[in-house]
Amino acid sequence: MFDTEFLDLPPLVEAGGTVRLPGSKSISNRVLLLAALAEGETLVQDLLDSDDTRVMLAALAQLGCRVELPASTGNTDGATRITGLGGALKDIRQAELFLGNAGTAMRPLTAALSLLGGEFELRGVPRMHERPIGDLVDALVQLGCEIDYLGNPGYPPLRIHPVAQEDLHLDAPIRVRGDVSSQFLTALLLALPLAAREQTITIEVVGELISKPYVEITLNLLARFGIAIERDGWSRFTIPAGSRYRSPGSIHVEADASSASYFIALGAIAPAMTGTDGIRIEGVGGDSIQGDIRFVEAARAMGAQIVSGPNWLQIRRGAWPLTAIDLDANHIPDAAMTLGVMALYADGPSTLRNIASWRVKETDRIDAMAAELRKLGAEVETGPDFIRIQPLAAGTWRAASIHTYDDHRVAMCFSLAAFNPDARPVRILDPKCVAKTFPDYFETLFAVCKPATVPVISIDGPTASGKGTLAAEVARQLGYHYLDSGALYRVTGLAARRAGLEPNESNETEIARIALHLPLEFIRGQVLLDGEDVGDDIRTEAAGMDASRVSALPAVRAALVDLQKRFRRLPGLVADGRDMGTVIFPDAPLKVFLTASAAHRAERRYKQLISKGISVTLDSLRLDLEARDARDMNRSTAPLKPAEDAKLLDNSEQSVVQSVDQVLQWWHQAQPFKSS
Ligand SMILES: Nc1ncnc2c1ncn2[C@@H]1O[C@H](COP(=O)(O)OP(=O)(O)O)[C@@H](O)[C@H]1O
Ligand SMILES: Nc1ccn([C@H]2C[C@H](O)[C@@H](COP(=O)(O)OP(=O)(O)O)O2)c(=O)n1
Repeated sequence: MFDTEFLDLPPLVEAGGTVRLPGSKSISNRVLLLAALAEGETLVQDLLDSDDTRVMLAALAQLGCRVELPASTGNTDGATRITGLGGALKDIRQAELFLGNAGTAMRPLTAALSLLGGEFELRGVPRMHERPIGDLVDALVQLGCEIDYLGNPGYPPLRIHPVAQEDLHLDAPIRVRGDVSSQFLTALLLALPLAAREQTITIEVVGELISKPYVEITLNLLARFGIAIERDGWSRFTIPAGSRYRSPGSIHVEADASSASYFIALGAIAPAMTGTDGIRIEGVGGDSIQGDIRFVEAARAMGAQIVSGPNWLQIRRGAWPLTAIDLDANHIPDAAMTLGVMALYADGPSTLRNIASWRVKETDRIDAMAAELRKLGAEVETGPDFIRIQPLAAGTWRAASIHTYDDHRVAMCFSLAAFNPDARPVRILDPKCVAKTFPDYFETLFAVCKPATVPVISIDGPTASGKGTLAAEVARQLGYHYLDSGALYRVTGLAARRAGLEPNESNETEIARIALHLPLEFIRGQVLLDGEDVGDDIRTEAAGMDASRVSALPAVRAALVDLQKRFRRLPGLVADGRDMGTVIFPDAPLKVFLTASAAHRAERRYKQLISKGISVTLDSLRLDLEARDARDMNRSTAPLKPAEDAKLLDNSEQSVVQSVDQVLQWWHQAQPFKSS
């Protein structure tokens, strides 16, 4: 996951390959609640691991359910094990639950806890306290439940007081509004079987029910847990007397169909990468129980070529430009946001109608989409329940810094703007908001996208000038990969020594052969040579000197070129060494040549080594360092020197923070982003 302040997507040109998507959020949280209410154990396969499921799991554990995560079950299939309450509270009768911004936890838990007869407080993040829940509370209060608003009436936080089952009024139909959010009806459907042991309960929906497919998921999953709800159209639902939650033993969570929408759109927008048949999605297919699977129809209407099987979808670009649509998107409210970005690539204005529910989601999504689409240059018109988007012609796209409103879907759908024909980069602010449903969204996207070019920042300079420190921090702040090219020469020097080879010209061919097949891995800050952590061995001054010697051998340098270039991956790279800007990445858009006086460098290295408990003298270090500078600068192949277009930075009198800020400032100045 990228937890950086922003993530810059360079212009993307093609896409292809297979993606496996995380489990559906809607299915995951419903299954968790049902498993918690059922008797006995439920094994949940492919549960989504995200912010919203974590708050649900934490709440269930607080209520006394046994929750065993995949790591603790030791299950190789990665299942989560829930031991339920069997329809009644056990020892815990009081709790204060924090539910983040998870509507799929807040609503059904409000209903279930109101019927379970304990004293509970339910809270969330500030945005959760702006998301309406009054219609659900009204329905529960009609029934005899006791619920107080702790902040604004109609919104969380809430306090639920215990009520005895016999005091509930279950004879008259329970009326609930269906035209604001179907989650209220879902909450009642999931929870009311708790009160239907002795008597049949009827729910009547007031107003036209929206988002019916989500209610279908609810009914489908209730059936899996032994509760057969009868429905009369979409206005009357009956829970038969004697209903009891029964664990199905094991249940599989389909991949999230809303998450699939970004990759379906990707296949529709991007030309297929050479050697691929477009995008293949695994984990969800045309027969999915999720309503958002009908995004497939909308994408087809816009021109995508889609074939599907039981658990897969295959998408290729068809019509181009895409065909504009005018769609009642009430049945796919979440996935329809993706259509909003696809509309930029269409042959005319597209209109998405009947989407008033967008206004009460993670943010007001109609306003948010309009504001961000306009930043890209689009003309957008909005109303209480619609949005109309004009496409963007080539030559009119702007590089925009996309505000994401703590809304995962805004972040994900705007990534698709990176395929614009004007090769403008797209900046996504607060990219970690995708953690709500798809923590590895950007990594998954990058794995199937081909960029026009991957940006590189090269940082070259003499030993102990602070290249590694600077490069690693710049990479961290930008979310870029980091190449410590010196480590490759250091490992080569070490491997040569271990093979009994003096690092000199007479062994050049042999050492180059070793370099070409280095069994080297960088894993979480560790440098592994043939699986062994050699981090400490390569950092000694002797290893630095050996590295300097092997690096003067042209055949060794040639052998390491491809390996270094392979580090250039999305979303970008910061590379430090001696020839990053001159030889390996000559097209790097920012090249820095970092220096500091020999005295400062010797002093820094001295402190660094002493702090590691390595005993050295300042004088010997300075001599070593000057000898290494001389060799690195005077060798015939790729000598240490600034690239012609490098920016020179002497950090003798600068702190690490100042050097980092300087490089980031150069980087930002070169970017085309205007407002944020
Ligand atoms: N601007 C700076 N001011 C003071 N010390 C620095 C600065 N940059 C780096 N250092 C310190 O100098 C030492 C050598 O830095 P390092 O990044 O290993 O250099 P290089 O990769 O160029 O050999 C480290 O202990 C580091 O913390
Ligand atoms: N791109 C590079 C990186 C390092 N080298 C050589 C030259 C250096 O003296 C050694 C060790 O590099 P490294 O960057 O790890 O050394 P310092 O940390 O700067 O002391 O490798 C090189 O020739 N080209």
